[in-house]
Amino acid sequence: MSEVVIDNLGKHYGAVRALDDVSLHVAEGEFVTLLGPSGCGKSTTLFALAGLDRPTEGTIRIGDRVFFDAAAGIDVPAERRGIGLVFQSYALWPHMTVRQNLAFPLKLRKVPKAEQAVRIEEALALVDLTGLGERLPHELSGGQQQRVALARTLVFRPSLLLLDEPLSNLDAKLRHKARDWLKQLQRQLGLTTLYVTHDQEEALAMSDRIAVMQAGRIVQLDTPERIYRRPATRFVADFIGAGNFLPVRHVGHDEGGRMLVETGEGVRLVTAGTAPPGAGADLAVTIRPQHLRLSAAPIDDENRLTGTIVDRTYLGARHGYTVAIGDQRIQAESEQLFEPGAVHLAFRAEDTLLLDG
Ligand SMILES: Nc1ncnc2c1ncn2[C@@H]1O[C@H](COP(=O)(O)OP(=O)(O)OP(=O)(O)O)[C@@H](O)[C@H]1O
Repeated sequence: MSEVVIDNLGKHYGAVRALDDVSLHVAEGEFVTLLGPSGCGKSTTLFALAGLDRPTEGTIRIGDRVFFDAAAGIDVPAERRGIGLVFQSYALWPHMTVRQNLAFPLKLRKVPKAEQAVRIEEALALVDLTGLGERLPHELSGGQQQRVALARTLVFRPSLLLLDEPLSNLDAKLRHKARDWLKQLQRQLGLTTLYVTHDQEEALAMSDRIAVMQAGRIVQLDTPERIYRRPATRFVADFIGAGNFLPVRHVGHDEGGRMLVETGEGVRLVTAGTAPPGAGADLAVTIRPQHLRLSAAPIDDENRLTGTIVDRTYLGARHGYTVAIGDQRIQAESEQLFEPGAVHLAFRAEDTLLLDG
């Protein structure tokens, strides 16, 4: 039983609200990522779960055990929570071999010697380090050290795995490999996992659900696909890399009931979806750079804009363009090479999203 139920968690440091009414339910075996910019409260949430930081308000339950309840004065100490926490810094004991590092948490838990040996071999096999048990940490690569850190947590069979930016010390290529490997291992073990990152690509690739945090609050909790395609707010859209925000005004609907908006230059556009609840007439249309089609000649499409290419970047398979439309600058991408100057742009209504302006 390792479902995680966090309700109305709050933490303040004087006037700073590090956590503000955070509620999050994670199903058994689920992989949930806390995603957000520096200082939004990701680590504070993990530390509260691990029992390393005492929240000011709220409750934390894992399975049928209440670990924290501010009102009832319940606060189970970290060592009795059975939660595995892996940090960005590996924090291995430098003078101990890999095997001794792994034995440490088992000794603390008074696991008999014979069983320790079995569990250590098991954990080393899980992280593909069989045969390296006698090495010292400095005799291992960064990626291998990170896997030892993970094995040291898996060895005591935690009910919940907490990972705080565990891959951020690895170089880009290794990071990619480690991310696939880690996700596979998590699935294989069926471990309920909370993962912290500020890397949106990592979050999209690994998670069953993502909780986007802003200033101590969860602002959207959704599947990676919905976070990417239907960000709830401009902050989420911006953070997930939605690209362009074009200010528009709502002017009506077409015969099909789709929303009609108008740019500052008076160009009418058809958009998909609806404006967010409570939004006024001032809205923003978001369009990803790869969804804009560029052409030297006018394009026959329901959504057309004209602009001026003011900058070009070589992206490998594609070119990136900065296009001035009135006093707005937007980003576009194309396989085709265009010279600076006038350009026509088109996009499909279904590739747009309306957000509060
Ligand atoms: N001991 C402390 N005293 C005062 N403020 C603190 C303390 N610890 C954290 N904070 C504040 O609480 C907020 C949340 O911090 P937290 O470490 O959870 O952010 P984070 O999202 O994990 O950021 P990062 O990605 O940089 O690690 C921040 O505004 C931070 O400055």
